[in-house]
Amino acid sequence: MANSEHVRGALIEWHDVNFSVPDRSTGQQKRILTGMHGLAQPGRLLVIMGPSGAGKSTLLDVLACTSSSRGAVCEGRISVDGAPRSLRSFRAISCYVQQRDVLMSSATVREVLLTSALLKLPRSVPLAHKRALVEDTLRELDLTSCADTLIGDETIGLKGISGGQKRRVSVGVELVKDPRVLFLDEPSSGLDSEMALSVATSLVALARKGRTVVCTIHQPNSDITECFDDFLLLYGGRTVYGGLWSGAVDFFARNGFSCPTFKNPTDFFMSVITRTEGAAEALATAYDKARPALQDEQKTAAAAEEGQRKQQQRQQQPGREEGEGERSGGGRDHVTLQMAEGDQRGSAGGTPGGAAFVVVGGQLQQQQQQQQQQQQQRGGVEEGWQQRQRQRQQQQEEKEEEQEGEVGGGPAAAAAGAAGGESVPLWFQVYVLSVRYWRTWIRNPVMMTSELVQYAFTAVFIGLMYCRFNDVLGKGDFNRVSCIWFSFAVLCFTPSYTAVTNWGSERLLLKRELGQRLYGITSYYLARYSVLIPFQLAQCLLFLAVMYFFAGFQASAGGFFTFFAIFSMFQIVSEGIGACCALSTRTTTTSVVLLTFVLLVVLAFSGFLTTSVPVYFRWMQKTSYLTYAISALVEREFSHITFRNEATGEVVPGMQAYPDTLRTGLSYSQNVGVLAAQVAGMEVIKVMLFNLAHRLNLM
Ligand SMILES: Nc1ncnc2c1ncn2[C@@H]1O[C@H](COP(=O)(O)OP(=O)(O)OP(=O)(O)O)[C@@H](O)[C@H]1O
Repeated sequence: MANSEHVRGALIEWHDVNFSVPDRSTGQQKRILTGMHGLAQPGRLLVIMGPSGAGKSTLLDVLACTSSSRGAVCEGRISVDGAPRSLRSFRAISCYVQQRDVLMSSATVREVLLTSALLKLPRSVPLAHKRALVEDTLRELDLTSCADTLIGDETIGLKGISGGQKRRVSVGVELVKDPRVLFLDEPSSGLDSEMALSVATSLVALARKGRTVVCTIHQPNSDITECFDDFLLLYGGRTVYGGLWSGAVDFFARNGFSCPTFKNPTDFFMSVITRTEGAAEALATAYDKARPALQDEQKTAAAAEEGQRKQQQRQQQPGREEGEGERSGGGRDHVTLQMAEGDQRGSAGGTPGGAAFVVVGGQLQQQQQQQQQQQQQRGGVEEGWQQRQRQRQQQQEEKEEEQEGEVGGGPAAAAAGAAGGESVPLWFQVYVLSVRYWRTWIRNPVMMTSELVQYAFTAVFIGLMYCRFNDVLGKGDFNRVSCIWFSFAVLCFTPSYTAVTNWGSERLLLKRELGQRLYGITSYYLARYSVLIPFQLAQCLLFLAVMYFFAGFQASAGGFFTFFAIFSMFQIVSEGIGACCALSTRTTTTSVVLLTFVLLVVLAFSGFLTTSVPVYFRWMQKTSYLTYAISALVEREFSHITFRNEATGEVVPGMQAYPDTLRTGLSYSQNVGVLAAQVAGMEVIKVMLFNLAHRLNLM
């Protein structure tokens, strides 16, 4: 990347914005933001501050279009580059960095950024350019030194990068899309002062490239405040001050609150508005009056900086035309990734239009400039027409937006969202996500090692416990049935609890990525299970290879592979039960409680713990997958062996010892058929629950 290249940020202005949510206790709307005005400018860092509950995150969500509160009502006007904000277009040029770092802990920094680039940028951008983008982002955020270090997670024993680096990686994940606008919620929270300063410095650097950067901050130290350009102070959902950071102390002084020398102004502002009675209201009223002048100052400062930048650019590259080095949406090397105007006519004059990234060379850029000049010459009549077109386009996009919300992150929505218009094909999403899963499974010691060890140990334990069955009637048959039941219990608990645990660590990442429409549920499902199922089969094979021969089941390939097929199907359903419990609850603790109950019910109706099932529980027995699995396996084993009556010496066919309590009333192949149908049914239920959990915000 040519580091001198400038990104065209966006001027965001909001006027008289009110935001309210339904209040559960009263049933009325509860006002959270009242009469908000403000602006965020290209090339500048706007910091939103205020005490807890002031409405900082809510305002950020409203500006970034990320608010997901049900029944929320937002009023007022928000414009981008002078035109009403269109949700879809705006999302395509902006990004939102959450307060919490939600990253794949088993990937390296470079891998995380590359995965993000692969999912966010269209397929038409060559891989080499995506890699170049990643390298540029690493440099831009000063992450080159830790590029090949794992993100890490202490809770699972994976050592990784520092908290400040993690925060910058979270920014980098969004930056690979080269957004014009960046929103960050509390980027310095939880970091020590040095790390917080490193993050703030990175944000200023990103803003100086031309981007519009808006972030909330709780209570910064004085080093960090030196990074502020513009400043918005909130209290109780109202603006107490909005303007240049450098003008804030003066504003407070003019209104009777002089900041003592050597005091951190942010500490002073916070103490005034929270501790001095009536101060916040008085300042908010004073701000309302002074607002036009304060905003003019902001605009003048931004224009002066922009002028300086252009002059510097001219001095550095005298032969270069003004604006030639600019990127609207960013670019790297000789490629310019530019936000394609959804409707060129409708979005002329600097308006951010439609939502697709396209690769354009200098020639196309020139053509676009010429087109814009011609359009400007056409004058006022067309301007009115353009306004109407823009409105129509916006309405259309909002309608599509609503529809997308309804289908809830399906592949179509994901494809449209990825890169803001040009689709990343489903197969490619599945491929990228599968690679990520493989890495996760291979590198994650909890997932990989602990499960394998658990399967190996339990197999040895069961094998030793039933070591070499005998053929004595009443003993050999009982031990065989017990051993099969015990093995099913292992294959019942292990995959289901692992599913719950894994879901706990995945849910936030999935929520973030589905929310950003990087991919849809279908891609996630296909990728997850294309990796998980081979792992499950391998685990099952390991378990069976030890247990089957150790215990002494019928020594034949047919017997072994029948056991393998039935155990595998059983294990897949068990994993599905775990996933369903996780998907139907909000926390891992609740999932574990629910899962334990479900599994106990399954075990209770296995035909092994009771001789007669009460009529009101029969339906549970009929739907329990263990019932069919155990019946099928016991039948497979007993139909191929004989037992010896110790008292009489008589040899009896194995099926004579088949316990009545295991009979389902179905033949062997019917039992296997029902189990196979349950595997298929479970997959359908899982996909439905994934969709439902996403729609109901249960993730
Ligand atoms: N969906 C919602 N339903 C009910 N109340 C809400 C909702 N969202 C926000 N609020 C309330 O609005 C107020 C502002 O919340 P917000 O999270 O924006 O504050 P904040 O300034 O970011 O606080 P903090 O610094 O503690 O994160 C709080 O009192 C909060 O409880």
